[in-house]
Amino acid sequence: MKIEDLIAQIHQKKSFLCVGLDTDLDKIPKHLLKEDDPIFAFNKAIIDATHAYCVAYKPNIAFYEAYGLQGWRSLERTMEYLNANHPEIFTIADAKRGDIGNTSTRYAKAFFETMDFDSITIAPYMGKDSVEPFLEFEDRHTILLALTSNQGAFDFQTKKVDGQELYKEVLSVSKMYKGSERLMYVVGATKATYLEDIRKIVPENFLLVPGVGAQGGSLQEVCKYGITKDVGLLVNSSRGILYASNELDFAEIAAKKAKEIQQEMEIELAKLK
Ligand SMILES: O=c1ccn([C@@H]2O[C@H](COP(=O)(O)O)[C@@H](O)[C@H]2O)c(=O)[nH]1
Repeated sequence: MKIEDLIAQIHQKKSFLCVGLDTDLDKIPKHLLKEDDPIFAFNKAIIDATHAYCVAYKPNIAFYEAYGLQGWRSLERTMEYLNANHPEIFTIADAKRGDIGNTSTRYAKAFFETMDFDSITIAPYMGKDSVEPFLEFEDRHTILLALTSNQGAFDFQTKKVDGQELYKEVLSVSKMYKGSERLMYVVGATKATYLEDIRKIVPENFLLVPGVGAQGGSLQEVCKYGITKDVGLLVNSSRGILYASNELDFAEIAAKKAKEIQQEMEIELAKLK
């Protein structure tokens, strides 16, 4: 997908919400467990109920890998369903990959070609030759972990290297990579105030911002420090939407939660005018 198409969709839906498809058989409503493919049945119901309020879906690959072959099949069916019925919606494989060059190329083929995702999350630790193979793919996007939402982010990411915090090094060095116009970055909503400095280094790149909802981050704070003239934000919520109810009404309640966030986003978008 081209960035212009993502931006157009954001303005059309008045939303920059990404719904995280972190589908857990221990948490989905019990009545779905009798379906042939409960993970797909749950995802389809969530997509049908929420697609009007969001511009992106982010399956976290761990939730599918955990169920082996059946989990991969459910992920494939989810992607086929999304790309057939909602091709305008941006898809993110939250896979956190990255390896030596030839291996990264296989990861890129797996997620961009075989699974047809628009984007993938990548850990930057192995550096340039582990990231550039992903950047070769036209109209696909590579989302580098910069400053993550968890407490462990302070173990390494905020430590100084050559006089600058490591997450800032990730931002400024990766800007030089070939194909860097296809880079986005992960910044946790729990670290919203850091966005002011982050925007000085990457004033325009899209940021994937997980951590509102279950992790307690504030959408308003994220917008205060991180929004750009082209919005530049995809704010993710997974558990706060998926598991707001685990009764028969789960999809309806998920839609209600997604709509509440969309309405808060509409207020933030109106401030850009
Ligand atoms: O820094 C990061 C990077 C990724 N994540 C992922 O986003 C979702 C958040 O789920 P919630 O249920 O809304 O908390 C999940 O898939 C994480 O693995 C993150 O939280 N922080």
